[in-house]
Amino acid sequence: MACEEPSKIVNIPSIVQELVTCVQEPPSQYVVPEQNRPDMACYEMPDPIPIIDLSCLPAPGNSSDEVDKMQSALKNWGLFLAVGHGIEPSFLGEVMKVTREFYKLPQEEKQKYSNLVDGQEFRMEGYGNDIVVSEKQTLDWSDRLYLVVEPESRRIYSMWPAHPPSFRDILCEYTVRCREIASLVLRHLAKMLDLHEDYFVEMIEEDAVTYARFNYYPPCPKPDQVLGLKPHTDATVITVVFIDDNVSGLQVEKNGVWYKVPIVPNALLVNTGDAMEILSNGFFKSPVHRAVTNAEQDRVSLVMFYTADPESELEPVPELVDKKRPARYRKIKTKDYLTKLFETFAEGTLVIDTMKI
Ligand SMILES: O=C(O)CCC(=O)C(=O)O
Ligand SMILES: [Fe+2]
Repeated sequence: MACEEPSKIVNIPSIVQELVTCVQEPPSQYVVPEQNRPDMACYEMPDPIPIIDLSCLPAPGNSSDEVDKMQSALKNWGLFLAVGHGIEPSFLGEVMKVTREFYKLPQEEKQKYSNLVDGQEFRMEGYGNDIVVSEKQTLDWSDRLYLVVEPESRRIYSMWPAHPPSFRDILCEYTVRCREIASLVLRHLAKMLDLHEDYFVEMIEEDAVTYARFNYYPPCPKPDQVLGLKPHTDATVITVVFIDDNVSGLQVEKNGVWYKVPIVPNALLVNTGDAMEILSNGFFKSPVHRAVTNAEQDRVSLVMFYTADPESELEPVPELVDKKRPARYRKIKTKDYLTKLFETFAEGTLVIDTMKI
């Protein structure tokens, strides 16, 4: 998620949106080994579906049913669907619209924001695919646009699409609105751990980096053979995802079983990430999730990744470590963690597993 320096690539992946117009079958590089293929008849999430009404939460630190529900949703799934989050459905509709409009632009227009430098070296920001580090890597059936949105000083506006014309303003506004949600949830999480209310909020402020990722999953003629996004955890303190409100595709793993994340109109998905798992010394887990495709419809999502200051050290919060519960994770610099995650994501392994003591 944070290869700041361009890096050499093994080969240049195709834009899947283009590929799909000229192939009947996914090329072999996209075909997932048999044992890892998505089971199309995936399980529905059992009741209670983790839906939390943020407008019902009391001031952080106070107990209430909704706070209990949030804690148990995070314990059970590592995520929940947030409603009552304060973003008007009409604005969410606009966000979805500009995302789709961007992907409808001619390829030459989208390529203006390519994540390839001189067509050869890969950088994290921009439009394209993941870095290809190995010939053996299975590629994801998706395209994406990755942008740094916070801190404002790190925005590279030349990488922000000029079309549709409202794209930039809408992304700026969405960034502000999403931060309110992330901060509210983080205040509650801190209090659940008996920490100062702003403990985690402060970690995503100032030099901390927020990335926005616009994912685009074209339909796939053989959806049972590919993955839109391979199983992974997010490196983040917290993630807020706007999932397509028409087409499902996101799945979460629990005890070795994959469950479909349901579509709840106007809900935003909130999940804890690896940094939160490490900081909380394992109290909150970073859920393994993936995206599947389908043969009929394309799908989009917009993910806001809240990461700590790249120079900060990531380790279990000292207050959460004692003789009874010693540190369960090794210490690492945030930026080194992000670089590791980027590499392991390409390989299809989980970096969080390498941090456990
Ligand atoms: O497309 C989705 O629903 C999820 C995307 C995701 O997990 C990610 O971009 O990290
Ligand atoms: Fe993710």
